[in-house]
Amino acid sequence: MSTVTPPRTSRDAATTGGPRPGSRPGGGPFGPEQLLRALPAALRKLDPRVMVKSPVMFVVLVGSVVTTGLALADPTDWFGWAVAAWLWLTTLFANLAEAVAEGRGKAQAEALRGARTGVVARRLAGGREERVPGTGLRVGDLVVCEAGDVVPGDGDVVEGVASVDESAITGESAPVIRESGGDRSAVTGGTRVLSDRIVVRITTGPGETFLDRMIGLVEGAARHKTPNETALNILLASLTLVFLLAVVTLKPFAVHAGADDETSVIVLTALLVCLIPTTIGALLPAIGIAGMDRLVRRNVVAGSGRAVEAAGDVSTLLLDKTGTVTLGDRRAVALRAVRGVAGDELARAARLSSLADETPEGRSVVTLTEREYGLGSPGEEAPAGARWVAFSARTRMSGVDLDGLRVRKGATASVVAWVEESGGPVAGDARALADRIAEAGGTPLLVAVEDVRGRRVLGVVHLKDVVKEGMRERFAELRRMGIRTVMITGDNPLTARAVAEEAGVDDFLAEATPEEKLALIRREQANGQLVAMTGDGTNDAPALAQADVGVAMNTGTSAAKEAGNMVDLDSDPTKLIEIVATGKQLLITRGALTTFSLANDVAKYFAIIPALFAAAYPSLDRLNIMGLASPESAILSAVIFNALIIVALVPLALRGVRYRPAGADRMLRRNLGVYGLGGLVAPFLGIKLIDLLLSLLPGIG
Ligand SMILES: Nc1ncnc2c1ncn2[C@@H]1O[C@H](COP(=O)(O)OP(=O)(O)OP(=O)(O)O)[C@@H](O)[C@H]1O
Ligand SMILES: [K+]
Ligand SMILES: [Mg+2]
Repeated sequence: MSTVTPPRTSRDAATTGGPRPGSRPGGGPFGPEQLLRALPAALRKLDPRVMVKSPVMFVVLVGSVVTTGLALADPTDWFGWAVAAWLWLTTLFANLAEAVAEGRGKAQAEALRGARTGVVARRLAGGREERVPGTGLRVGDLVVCEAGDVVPGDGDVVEGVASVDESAITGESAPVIRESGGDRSAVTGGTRVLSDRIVVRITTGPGETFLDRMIGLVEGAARHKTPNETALNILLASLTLVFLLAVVTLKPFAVHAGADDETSVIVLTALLVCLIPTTIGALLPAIGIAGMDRLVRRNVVAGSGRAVEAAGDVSTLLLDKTGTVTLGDRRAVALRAVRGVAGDELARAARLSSLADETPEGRSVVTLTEREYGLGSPGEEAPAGARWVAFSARTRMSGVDLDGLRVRKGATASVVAWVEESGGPVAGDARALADRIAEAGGTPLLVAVEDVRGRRVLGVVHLKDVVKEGMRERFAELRRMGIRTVMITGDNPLTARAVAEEAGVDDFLAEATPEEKLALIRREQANGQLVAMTGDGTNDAPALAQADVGVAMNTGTSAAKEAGNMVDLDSDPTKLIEIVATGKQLLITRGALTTFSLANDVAKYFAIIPALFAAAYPSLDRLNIMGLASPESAILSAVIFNALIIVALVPLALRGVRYRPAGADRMLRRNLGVYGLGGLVAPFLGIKLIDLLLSLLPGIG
């Protein structure tokens, strides 16, 4: 592996954040209407079978039921009713937070559903076409799509080339090319064919299509707790248990202090709810959903929250070259014959080797020889008796054997090896021709033949590809985030170096087979790196599956999309910047709100304990540093604050804590300081304020 160190750009001020042009509109600002709209869903979530998934909030639900029961037993006691009411509100606010987060995907889900309904498929059966509903398609079915048709399901193009409007899924109106044979063969159900005719082999069953998965995702239905969330939930549940035991042991003291049985249970329940980490318990699901939602709005579909979290810690990004760093539209632009060989002879050989080569490269050779050398005629038939050698990423060659004539074209090293294996000569200027193409970032394909004179090289095909726009600045940004970028390619080292330099990646690996791509990821992982891989081709699939974060380009093959755990609808290899930022933001937000929640409970302790024991142990009044009006008012203020703080923090949970690429660690520490301290101070102020307001009410204070 050799190293390229591109000069750093001066545009260091660039930050990530706002959605990029072309990405989806957001869920809109958070406001009271959103709360109101989410209310029915929040009420439905009061179902104990749903609530039990969050142990902290389940305890609050039980507390609400118990205090309501006690209030019913003594209906004239306003205090019991007030506590019960606020405990119900606490539970409801928690559900509202989750429902609001989910609600933001609803409109988008509706739009996606619109793309799916009522599609009629033209299925090929026994050479004839029949019309069946799109939902009746099975894996392996062949369907025809012509200009104007909606693609009825996910699949691979097995015949033809077409331009496709994918805006229903990507929100991007520019049509894209889908063609058989190469790495741009995948089509998605719900998109529309704009021109020409393609035959598609269906690769996913009904109900499992990309569109179905996207709908499930934006609705939050496909959400599972991540391992991190589960770990945090266990921690929160343990804390809850500790506080539960502590509060239960307080009961005899409370009774001793003069409270009657019912009042003591109401007060102790209030104390328990205030002490357990309700803030984070209530906001945890919303934080996770909002993180996924932020990605969807940046046109990234993540299969799991786990992948999003992993993205927050990525340290190495591996990128496939063709179709990822470059546009992947690799076409033959010129032929260069070696000295002593006529241009026509090279053109005929190159053409013959490509007649059955279904890759875009192969087809482009056929087109070039027609256009520039006048070869081929309408109705031309492929020669009979030919044995075609299909291209593979492992051999890096393709060609044909025909009546004692053999033609091969492919990567320089492979074709040279093929010629030398028979002792044949490699023309002196062949390498120079190939190198000149490679140094300019093109891909040279050597063309060689074997006939009665043995094997020899005839010349070179120049394949041209274009590096996607804006790569350099974006890779520089990844570097600032502490992420090393490595381009891996099956192409030769010279081409790889030229493209790596142009794109501005840190490093590259050339002539990599799919096995070597996989091995490289394993090696990085063994060294403790968290690896992201971005790719589009079938030969990238193993690596995409092995990577901690595998981002498939939407333009890629279905194999790649299946293997990865994310799909970028914009096919932008630098989208990882946004993905990492979202992951980090998710982790930082969760950390900050957990800190806030735990710190937040300390002040409530100071509000309630003195109130609880004020009569029996006047010395405890020293703890009443807040000078709250009365024991009832103190307890109620704490409960009210505990409920309101959830609603107050919903916008932050949805939007996420601000994240800037530089110094994520420093930011985490800073946030812990801010949210820890804020968590300590806020309730002192908040509870005092609520207490003041309450004391204005007649009968309290
Ligand atoms: N149709 C073809 N016939 C013969 N040789 C080909 C053909 N297509 C590509 N090659 C050669 O095989 C090499 C490897 O191709 P492969 O598709 O595995 O990798 P790549 O697309 O160049 O790189 P990447 O892995 O970045 O996508 C190419 O660099 C080229 O030299
Ligand atoms: K609490
Ligand atoms: Mg590729």
